[in-house]
Amino acid sequence: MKDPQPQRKPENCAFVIFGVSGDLTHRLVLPSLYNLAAENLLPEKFCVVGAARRAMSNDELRDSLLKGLREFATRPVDDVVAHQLLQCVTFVEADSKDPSSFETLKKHLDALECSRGTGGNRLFYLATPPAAFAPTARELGRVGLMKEDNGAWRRLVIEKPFGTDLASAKALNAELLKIMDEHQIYRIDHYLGKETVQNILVLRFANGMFEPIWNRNHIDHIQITVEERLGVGHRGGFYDATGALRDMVPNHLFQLMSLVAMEPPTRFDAHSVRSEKAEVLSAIQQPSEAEALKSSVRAQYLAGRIGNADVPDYRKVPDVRPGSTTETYVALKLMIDNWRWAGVPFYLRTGKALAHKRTEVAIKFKQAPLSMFSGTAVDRLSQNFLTIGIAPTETIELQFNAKIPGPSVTIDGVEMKFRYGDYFKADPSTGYETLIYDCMIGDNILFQRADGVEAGWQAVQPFLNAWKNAGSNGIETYAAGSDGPACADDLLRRDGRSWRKFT
Ligand SMILES: NC(=O)C1=CN([C@@H]2O[C@H](COP(=O)(O)OP(=O)(O)OC[C@H]3O[C@@H](n4cnc5c(N)ncnc54)[C@H](OP(=O)(O)O)[C@@H]3O)[C@@H](O)[C@H]2O)C=CC1
Ligand SMILES: O=C1O[C@H](COP(=O)(O)O)[C@@H](O)[C@H](O)[C@H]1O
Repeated sequence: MKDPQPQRKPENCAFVIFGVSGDLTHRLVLPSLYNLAAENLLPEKFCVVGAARRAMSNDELRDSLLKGLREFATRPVDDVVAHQLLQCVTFVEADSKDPSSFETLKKHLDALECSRGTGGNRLFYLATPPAAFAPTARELGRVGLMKEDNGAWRRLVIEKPFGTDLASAKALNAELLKIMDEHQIYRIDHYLGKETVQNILVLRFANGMFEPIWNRNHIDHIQITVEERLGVGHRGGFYDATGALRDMVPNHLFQLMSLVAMEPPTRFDAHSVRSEKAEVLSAIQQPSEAEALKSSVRAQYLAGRIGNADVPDYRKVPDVRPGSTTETYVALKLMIDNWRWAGVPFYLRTGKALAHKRTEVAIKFKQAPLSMFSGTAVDRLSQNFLTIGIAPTETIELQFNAKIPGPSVTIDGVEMKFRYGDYFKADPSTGYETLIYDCMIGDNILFQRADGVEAGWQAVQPFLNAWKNAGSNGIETYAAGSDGPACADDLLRRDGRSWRKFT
């Protein structure tokens, strides 16, 4: 087992969280700050300012955050570390509809920075509903809080969803870029905080053996799967207006797809990596309406059983509209119009309330020519998949064929499996630590750039349009706790292929 490399401390700064009373702050942001504190990776001088519309005292906020930390921390909570962190937290009331509250926030920050000596560096984290992203940014701009001067930096972290379609994503980018520079914007996608996702770049570009075969000459097709056992839970209102495609594909699945499909960047820096990612997403073929309908599947879960729990129909989730036709499962076949990937389908699927939790990228290599073994018992060779497992376990697995010991030549599919946990020692994390840390040190390689976000929406827009124009009748269904709708299997069967089974 190997320990992770030591990291440097970020510069002193103030960390402002809008939406401090919300779920994201309690479940992920604060536990991540706690993990950074436990690893001595917060700035020497640091303060957290929590903002929300509903007033509360500093102590009320600290109590609520501590409760959240006890519930959601990924490791045992050390009272001393937690206390030190919470003593850095203060509350301020802020509402973008009340301009004076942003003047108050500014004064609060100025005073705090003097007393704590944190200097003028400020990170603003928008953990609010998306409707508040632009109004909050506008207010920050209006009172001068995004202005970088005297060497101090000002950064804005913006949560997902970044828009609901191409037009709204473009409008939000345009709005933000009127207020600040691109280098100040950190569009977060928590998939980029996952170690195995970051490792896709290392696997491809730090090893000489994969790149020569990473193309249409050797790869038959690629499958990207994000299956969840969880249903929609308490997020019925948000989810019903969003659906599986918008919730997962232009962001998380496209992060995986772009890392797997991008050209090698000339340098390992934010500009080169993000340019190549945006480039490959913009090369995704735009299907006609008829093609989009043929190469997509949308389905909704019906009642079923997951483990020991009975799961009701999606339509019975609180805040879901009666008769809703929102998809809880989507599968797409996408083609990339470039030299490397011409003719290689990328099959993507994601859904809720399925039998397994599984996130993986499976690269299927072309079959060996069968002539040597044809007519014998071994003429059906097993498939050669290279699989990058992201959840539930972090793995890299290669399936290949081997001879079964014995006098006759019989062949079986076997696998070599590398498990991260067996080799590297790392404390359990939320995945947000890396992203928050990177933002504090000013490294935006793991954040999305405006063109990347827009390229993602552009690629899914033909499907959204086709579905809308086709009307919302006739959504396919699947039972909760199953492997998904049968029509998702047909999508590949038509091409003579099949999804990789859960192992
Ligand atoms: N929860 C999660 O696991 C994830 C959440 N996200 C994203 O994070 C963001 C926050 O989600 P979540 O914490 O779940 O949401 P919650 O509804 O739990 O919390 C929202 C927070 O924002 C404040 N708020 C609500 N409306 C406004 C407004 N108009 N202006 C300013 N503040 C407002 C609320 O406090 P008050 O009403 O007092 O102002 C509250 O503190 C969303 O954009 C979501 O999509 C992304 C990934 C995962
Ligand atoms: O952003 C989201 O992601 C989660 C899935 O994240 P994972 O890390 O557990 O794979 C998903 O459940 C949620 O609907 C979506 O908004």
